Amino acid sequence: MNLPQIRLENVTVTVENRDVLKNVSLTLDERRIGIIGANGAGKSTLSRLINGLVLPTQGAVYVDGLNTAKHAKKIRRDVGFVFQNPANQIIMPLVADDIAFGLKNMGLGAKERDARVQQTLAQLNIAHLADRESHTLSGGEQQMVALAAVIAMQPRTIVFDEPTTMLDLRNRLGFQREVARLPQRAIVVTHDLEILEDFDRVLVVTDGQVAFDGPADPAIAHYTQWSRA
Ligand SMILES: Nc1ncnc2c1ncn2[C@@H]1O[C@H](COP(=O)(O)OP(=O)(O)OP(=O)(O)O)[C@@H](O)[C@H]1O
Repeated sequence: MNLPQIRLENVTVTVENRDVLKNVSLTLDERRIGIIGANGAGKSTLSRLINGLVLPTQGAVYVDGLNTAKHAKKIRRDVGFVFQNPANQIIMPLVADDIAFGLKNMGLGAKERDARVQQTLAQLNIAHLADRESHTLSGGEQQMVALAAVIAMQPRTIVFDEPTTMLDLRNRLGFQREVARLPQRAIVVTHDLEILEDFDRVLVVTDGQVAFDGPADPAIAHYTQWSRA
């Protein structure tokens, strides 16, 4: 899969007169990218810039050369976002319909939608949830459904904001296995450092800036040392 380049150029995000991100410049080309750091450091904000959910106050973000401030609709088709709270994402009363919803918006016909829904549910080992009512699912089951809805749309980049917080060990290991297998780029914001094991690159965000940028092991060591200080 040809992965789009993501570029942040001198990005500052100001919220209520406070710089939540400060002059961040990055080029992201790798397939597995982690974002770690303390609570409130700016990780979610950084991840939301990538599909135009948050726009820079200063500077610009480009996905495959397209500015997120100008091409948000097109970029959102190519950059899927899995929210921390799946309730923000699940729309339809039935699980299979929820996964089909995004596919319908993409213009897929009923037959292809059904096939993709079944295929994605099976891939994530949640075929047994297909006919369940979304609101009766446990938090972890909802998180898996939200993940399935994004994977079904086959975007070339998937951004995950703390995807494992509600998952039990089995689903967490399942998540890790799925992310390893995805042909897409995965950008994962997490406090769960173990899932970053095989990642190509990890960004450590501290106080609105990227304090460390490198392979997973030294990045985790940097963050651990910073946290202990
Ligand atoms: N829309 C907003 N309105 C007000 N403050 C905001 C908004 N978005 C972010 N912030 C503030 O910006 C800072 C960074 O938030 P962000 O959610 O990016 O942090 P985070 O690193 O993801 O934290 P956590 O690990 O706790 O999820 C926080 O202080 C947060 O309160």
